[in-house]
Amino acid sequence: MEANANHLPNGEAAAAAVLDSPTNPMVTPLLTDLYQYTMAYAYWKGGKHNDRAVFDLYFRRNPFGGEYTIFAGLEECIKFIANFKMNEGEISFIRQSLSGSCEDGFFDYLRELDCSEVEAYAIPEGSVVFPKVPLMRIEGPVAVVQLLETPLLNLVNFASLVATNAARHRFVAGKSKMLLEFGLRRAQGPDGAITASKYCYIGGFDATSNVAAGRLFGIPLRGTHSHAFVSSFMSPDEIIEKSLKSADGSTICEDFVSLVQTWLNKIKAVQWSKSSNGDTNHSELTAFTSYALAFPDNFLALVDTYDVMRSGIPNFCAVALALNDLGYKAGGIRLDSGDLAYLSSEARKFFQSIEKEFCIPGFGKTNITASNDLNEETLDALNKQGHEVDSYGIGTYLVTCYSQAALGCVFKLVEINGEPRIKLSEDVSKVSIPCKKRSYRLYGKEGYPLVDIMTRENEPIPKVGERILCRHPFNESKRAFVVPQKVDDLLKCYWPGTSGKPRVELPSLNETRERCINQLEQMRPDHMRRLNPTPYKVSVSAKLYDFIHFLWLNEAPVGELQ
Ligand SMILES: Nc1ncnc2c1ncn2[C@@H]1O[C@H](COP(=O)(O)OP(=O)(O)OP(=O)(O)O)[C@@H](O)[C@H]1O
Ligand SMILES: O=P(O)(O)OC[C@H]1O[C@H](OP(=O)(O)OP(=O)(O)O)[C@H](O)[C@@H]1O
Ligand SMILES: O=C(O)c1cccnc1
Ligand SMILES: [Mg+2]
Repeated sequence: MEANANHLPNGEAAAAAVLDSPTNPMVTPLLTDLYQYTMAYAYWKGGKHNDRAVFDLYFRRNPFGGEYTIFAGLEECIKFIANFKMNEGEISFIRQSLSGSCEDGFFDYLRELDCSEVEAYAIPEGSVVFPKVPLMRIEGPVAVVQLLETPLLNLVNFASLVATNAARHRFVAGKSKMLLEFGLRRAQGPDGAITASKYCYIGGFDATSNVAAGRLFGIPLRGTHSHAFVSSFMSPDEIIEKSLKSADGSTICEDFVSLVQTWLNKIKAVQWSKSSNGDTNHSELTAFTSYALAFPDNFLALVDTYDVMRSGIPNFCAVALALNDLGYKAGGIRLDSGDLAYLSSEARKFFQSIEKEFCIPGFGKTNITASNDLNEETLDALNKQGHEVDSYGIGTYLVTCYSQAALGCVFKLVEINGEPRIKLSEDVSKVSIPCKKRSYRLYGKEGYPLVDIMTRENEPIPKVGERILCRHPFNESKRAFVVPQKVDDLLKCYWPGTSGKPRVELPSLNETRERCINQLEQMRPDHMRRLNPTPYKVSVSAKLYDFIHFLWLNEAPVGELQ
């Protein structure tokens, strides 16, 4: 991004200097909707551009039929705000794009524009969040905050959706499984892919195959090999360099290819399936041997190119046992087609019988990775059937968020110059909650979060052990008293503008991932289950409830029946 922290006035330069630009250089002040600039001009023309506005960024419904969402994308938003500055090229493009009647003074105004007077409050990234509760509250001169609307929504919507998708996959897979994100080839373009890799990691994946994401964010990289590698080999003669040093470097096996063949013969002698003539595919064996010669300490084999049980598994075992003679431990197999429950179970039995037959401790536990169009449903089906998969490689359904295209976060004005504002709608779920607010998470006796409550800015903070009335924001009859055992103040100050408030540092990616995993573990199980989960309660204080309904009546015109 061309924005330069040195252009920021006074104290803000120091604050901005420590924050890099957003990851994607396309995230500039032009990455917004045209109407933000036309409105900015109209605000400026009317002398209203510096009116102090407060906007809430929130979503209305949890995705994927669930009752929770992971908030993600905050770090990129704050980096965007910190570096918000237009260069001459951008200003001249806006000049060309707006009407010729726009006055020059507006472009001088844009030249000076930055976010030094903007304050950004947010729930920490990686938190479990719920509908209607502001994920971010942005305050500042109305024109500039308006320009931020679209990029902030863009940075939060997909990030939160895909992090939630990842968390849901983790929930079904279980804690002990290794989850690998394999979506780069199927993602919606380069940004879709990089974004998915980053936020799937936050949502609980362990690693990605996406090398660029590994470099950008330090996410662990993992991978196996493809069918092309296996089918590119024709015959054992292709292997010219056959020698392999033992793991401790003390000996050299001059003909690793023959050692593999010897092991295959031994396996055949004791294991062989009656339904086969005993021959495995030679080109596959060559491919596996070749891969082992290249990566003896991390030998992985994709075993489904020809026939998993009659060829892939015995071939893998022959190479793995040859490696074992030289002190290496094989990395494992990948299954990429067929019935993954059945094949993983059969493969496990085969490994266990090899362990027993040849006295190779631990061989029965050889890692089994599964891939092939996996999603929440297939993981759930595998669990129900029983399987022996240790790791999952998941691409298309995960990164494209196949079962829900967008989260639907919105950015709504809730106050201007100290005056609360409301957006009405025929659809009650779309009525905005007015006022500059504070939000809290209240925890119950068992340590679970019980309810989120929004209050007006100047109301007293809910206190541990003190009873507080929590009201549904729109449904009069839904209300409950809560005596919280713990209270979390949800909104933290990430960009203080000129308020003089301390700025919360952005955590590392791993800290954000840990926050996400810990918060998910703290949730009451009935909110988390896949089928008919219990909705988590989101409420407002009695004062805010009364005010919403006062403002609603005030703003809604009274109809006349004829
Ligand atoms: N035991 C299982 N229970 C439920 N779904 C499974 C199970 N095993 C695999 N699947 C899923 O079933 C689908 C099988 O895909 P598909 O019908 O395309 O066949 P395939 O195994 O890829 O075969 P081919 O290689 O011939 O295309 C995949 O989405 C996979 O994740
Ligand atoms: O299935 P996904 O969840 O998207 O995971 C990634 C897939 O990408 C690779 O093969 P690719 O799909 O390119 O080819 P294939 O389907 O013929 O194996 C890999 O073998 C997986 O199947
Ligand atoms: O490393 C793998 O096995 C891999 C990577 C991307 C897509 N499919 C598989
Ligand atoms: Mg595929």
